[in-house]
Amino acid sequence: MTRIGILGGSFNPAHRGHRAITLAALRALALDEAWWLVSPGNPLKDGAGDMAPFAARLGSARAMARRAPIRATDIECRLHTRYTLDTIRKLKRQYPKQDFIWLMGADNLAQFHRWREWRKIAAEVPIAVIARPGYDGRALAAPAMGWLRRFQRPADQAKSWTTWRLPALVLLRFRPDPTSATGLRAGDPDWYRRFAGPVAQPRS
Ligand SMILES: Nc1ncnc2c1ncn2[C@@H]1O[C@H](COP(=O)(O)OP(=O)(O)OP(=O)(O)O)[C@@H](O)[C@H]1O
Ligand SMILES: O=C(O)c1ccc[n+]([C@@H]2O[C@H](COP(=O)([O-])O)[C@@H](O)[C@H]2O)c1
Repeated sequence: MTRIGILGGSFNPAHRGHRAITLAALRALALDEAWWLVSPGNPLKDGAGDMAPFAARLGSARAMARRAPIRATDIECRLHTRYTLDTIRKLKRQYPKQDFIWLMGADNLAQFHRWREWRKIAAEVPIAVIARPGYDGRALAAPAMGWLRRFQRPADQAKSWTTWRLPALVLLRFRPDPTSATGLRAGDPDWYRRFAGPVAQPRS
């Protein structure tokens, strides 16, 4: 079985924080590869005015993943999924020889209770939450943690994730990286113009 970490995101744009946490997670979880799932549209960010075109976000992710065991993908476009539960279920069916673990930053955990059928997501794959400057307190106090806490596994056993009974959650702490796409957009609102190349567009 191949061990795959999945980082779903808007990647609006991809940045060195994504790369840093993914490289650290590859080591901490003994992953063979990480897949970045560039979202066709985060269901909670519908209508966000500053969401760049999909092709530019995927292009930025491919550039940021270069020369690392990270694959920046348009899988959710090809699977026609937007909700994470649907994506994970289809991925597991389509790739039966892969073990998947879902990666997310602490800011995503703080919102996790708003994701569709989030408890079922936790029943499908183990979840690794990565500390993020400014969000760790909120994440630990997150509504979803009220339920997930009882399924928490020690970080020093993180490499054993393929053997865990689900649900399972592990909190990982790497060198903190303060980079955010929000900060980058504020400094360079036209960033997506640099990625106007011929990258696949999502099918609707
Ligand atoms: N610096 C970071 N430290 C830890 N996790 C991060 C960091 N940057 C992004 N992530 C995580 O990567 C995933 C995808 O993030 P996303 O593409 O939304 O970037 P972002 O910087 O959070 O964007 P935005 O500022 O627009 O919300 C999420 O799980 C997010 O928590
Ligand atoms: O499934 C859901 O209801 C859901 C709600 C909000 C976010 N997500 C997923 O969370 C991941 C992170 O999104 P983002 O925009 O915070 O980078 C991305 O894969 C989204 O599809 C999923």
